[in-house]
Parts: sequence; structure tokens; C-alpha cells
Amino acid sequence: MGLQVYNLHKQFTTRNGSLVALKDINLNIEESEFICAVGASGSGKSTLLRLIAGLDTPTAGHIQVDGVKVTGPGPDRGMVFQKYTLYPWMNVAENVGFGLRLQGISKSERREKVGYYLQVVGLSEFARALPKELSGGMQQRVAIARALASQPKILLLDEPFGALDAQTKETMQQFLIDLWRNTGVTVLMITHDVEEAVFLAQRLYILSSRPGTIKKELTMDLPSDRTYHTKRHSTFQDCKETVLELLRGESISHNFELSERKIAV
Ligand SMILES: Nc1ncnc2c1ncn2[C@@H]1O[C@H](COP(=O)(O)OP(=O)(O)OP(=O)(O)O)[C@@H](O)[C@H]1O
Repeated sequence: MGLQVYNLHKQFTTRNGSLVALKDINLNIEESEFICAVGASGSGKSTLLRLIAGLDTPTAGHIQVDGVKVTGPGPDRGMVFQKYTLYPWMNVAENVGFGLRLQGISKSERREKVGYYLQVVGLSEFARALPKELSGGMQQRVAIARALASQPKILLLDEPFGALDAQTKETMQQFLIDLWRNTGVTVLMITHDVEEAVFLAQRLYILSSRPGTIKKELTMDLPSDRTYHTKRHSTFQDCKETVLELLRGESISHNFELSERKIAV
């Protein structure tokens, strides 16, 4: 059944009055789809993901995961943020098993699941390492393993590679697409990196700014077994240009925010 978002509206009260961050957002994400939402800075991407994660409540509208209304955080949604959110005093295995411990899962089952997901992300031999002993990319793989360990119905990724250097980012994109193909997990990822979004997503939602609305929904016509070579294909370049053009339209009224640096291609 996947994830459905119905007429979502989010308004914040600020010192300068109220601000509509999201307006009339409707999403339909089927099981095992890989979806990216892309938009300029301030288009409400993080707000959208936080609402889906249940970390904040909508002003109007509602969200369903597998037909169940979201009323708060839950193990059916695994979240990975841009900044490494590992507990520095816990080793890698303890970090991956943390959510499972909170769910009251027995030590033996925890050990089995942690072992399995560390293998999935290729970090078995780092089980006893502390986060500070790992590179940025490895830390994000631990965060992904932790999110997967609770066997969520959907993986929510908030610019997970935004803090990584270009080369690590490319490696992590390939890692993520292989992981998605091997596990069949449903993914919703937000990013302002157009190339990343076009490379990863089967389908893209493009958000407009202030208020954040769905400006366009695009299906990516790229092979499912994509590798970084795919980025050189003319179809890939055409898709990227289409998205950039839609975002350029946004930048006319928000050019102070949507610099080429922010588009990051
Ligand atoms: N807690 C809050 N209180 C008031 N305004 C907020 C709050 N959170 C977000 N906003 C505002 O809502 C709008 C959308 O913010 P959000 O962080 O969701 O955008 P974004 O697309 O994720 O941006 P970026 O790409 O820069 O992270 C912005 O104008 C922001 O200032």
C-alpha cells in the first residue's frame, strides 16, 4: 500500500507572522518505489519529511503508511538525516541495535538483526568501532543500517549525502541504489541535488517555494540497473535539464536562495 499524503498543509507561526511552508501536498508512493522530492532551499522538503516521520504535526491533511494514519514517530518509518546522528559513545553494533533495544527486542534477536544489516551495508568488520573511527560515508551507512534494522515500511532520507565530498557521495549513491534493488525497501529521499535525484529516483516530485507545493511529478525513464556511467547518457542529461529548467523557474522569484551552488550539479 505504501505511503499516501492527502492535502497536507503546514503553517508555522513566526515572530513576523504566519508562514505557509507546505500547501496542498498530495503524494502516492507505492511499495518498493524509490522516490525523490527535489526543491530549492525553503521549499519545505525537510518539513514534509518531518511530518511523514511524525516528528511534527500537519496543520491540515493527513498521512498514511500502509493504510494507517501517522500520529507520531514509529518503527514503520526509518529516518536518516544529513548530519551524522550516531551516538558517539556507542560502537557501530550498539548504534544499529539501538532502536531494536527500545522496541524491547531480545538480545539474541538483536544480535542477529544487527549482524545482518551490518552485512547489508558492508560494515561487518567495523561492528566494534566507534563512530569517530569511521569516515563520513561509513557513518551514513551505519545510520542507514540502523534505520533498516527496524524493518521499516519506508525509508525516509533527508539529504543523507549532503555533507559528503563529491567522490564519497557518488559511491554512496551507487550503494543506495544497489541496497534498494537488493532489499526492495520503499524509499522517499529529499535533496536539492538535481543530479542525485535524477540518478536515484524512479519518480520525482518537484517542489515549488513559499509555499511549498508539488509543482510537477516526473517519471524517470532510466534503466533500473543504473551505474555512474548512466550519468553520461543523453537521456540522463535530458532528464536533468528538464528538472533544472523547472527549478530555474523557481529561482526567478527566489534567486537569492537558489544559487547554482544550491542546485549543486
Ligand atoms: N519550526 C519552524 N518554525 C518556523 N518556520 C519554519 C520552521 N521550520 C521550517 N520553517 C520554515 O518553513 C520553510 C520550509 O523550511 P524547510 O526547512 O522545510 O525547507 P527545505 O526545503 O528543507 O530547505 P533546505 O533545503 O534549505 O533545508 C522555510 O521558510 C523555513 O523558514
